[in-house]
Amino acid sequence: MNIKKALTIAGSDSGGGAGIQADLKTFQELGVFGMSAITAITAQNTLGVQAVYPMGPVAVTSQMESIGEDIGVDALKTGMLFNAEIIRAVSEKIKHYNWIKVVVDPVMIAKGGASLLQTEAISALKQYLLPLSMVVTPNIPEAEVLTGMSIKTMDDKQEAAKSLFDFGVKNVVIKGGHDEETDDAVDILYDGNEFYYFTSKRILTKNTHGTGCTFSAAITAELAKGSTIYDAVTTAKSFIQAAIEDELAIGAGHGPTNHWAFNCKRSGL
Ligand SMILES: Nc1ncnc2c1ncn2[C@@H]1O[C@H](COP(=O)(O)OP(=O)(O)O)[C@@H](O)[C@H]1O
Ligand SMILES: Cc1ncc(COP(=O)(O)O)c(N)n1
Repeated sequence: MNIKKALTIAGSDSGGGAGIQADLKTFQELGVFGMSAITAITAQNTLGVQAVYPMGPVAVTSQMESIGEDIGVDALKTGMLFNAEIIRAVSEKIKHYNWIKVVVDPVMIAKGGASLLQTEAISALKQYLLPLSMVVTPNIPEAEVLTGMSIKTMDDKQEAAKSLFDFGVKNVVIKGGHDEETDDAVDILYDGNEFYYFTSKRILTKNTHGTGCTFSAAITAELAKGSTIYDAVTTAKSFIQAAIEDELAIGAGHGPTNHWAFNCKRSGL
């Protein structure tokens, strides 16, 4: 069996709903072989982040080397990178291995408000990592921080996408999960030429822990299998919609999404 291989470079979420855990569950559900390079360990549950223990940059790159020297990578994503040293080291390794299918989820703040990226690391993200990315997937607050723009309307989203494209990103997806006053959750994709819109009905739920991680992991899995960007985002949008719809009421706070739901729905279960 010629299985495709996907790598996540991200933080561990002990609660299992976001980070490395969400990414590996998504990779598995979408039929790719999942691997990880852990950037930080978080003590986390549905109520929030209780502690963050970052790894040193060499600990992160040595995980990437172990994978690069032996197994290889068809596509990778980055999630929580925490500080500028890790961003710089990860960017250098991606360049070294000439890994092309790179999805950057610029994780900054957990749903409960904890910081997952130091403020001084934002310029490193723009300078070193965005130019290496095939796709970047900010939510609205992240796109605002990266561009310095205030994003309220669809026109603002388009302007922000163009501005992110100018950092050297090949495709920009601005996610609409935080657009809470709209009935639909609309994600937009900009490839430097055209805008594409991915629309689904907004689900009223507090159980959205890990939606961004799961969405970017699904894009990564589909790119690893050879999909176009448009098809990868289409599948990721269906995957996350099914996962939010079929919510898991786990814990007392913001619960996780259901990573089985997409395949259950596809097989009529
Ligand atoms: N309540 C919701 N109903 C339907 N889709 C949602 C909802 N919340 C988020 N999404 C979708 O989940 C994905 C992640 O979006 P978002 O929540 O904005 O990211 P993040 O987790 O990074 O903040 C996007 O495809 C978005 O449209
Ligand atoms: C380790 C880790 N990485 C990322 C997130 C962001 O989660 P979300 O996808 O809900 O924004 C998180 N809470 N924890």
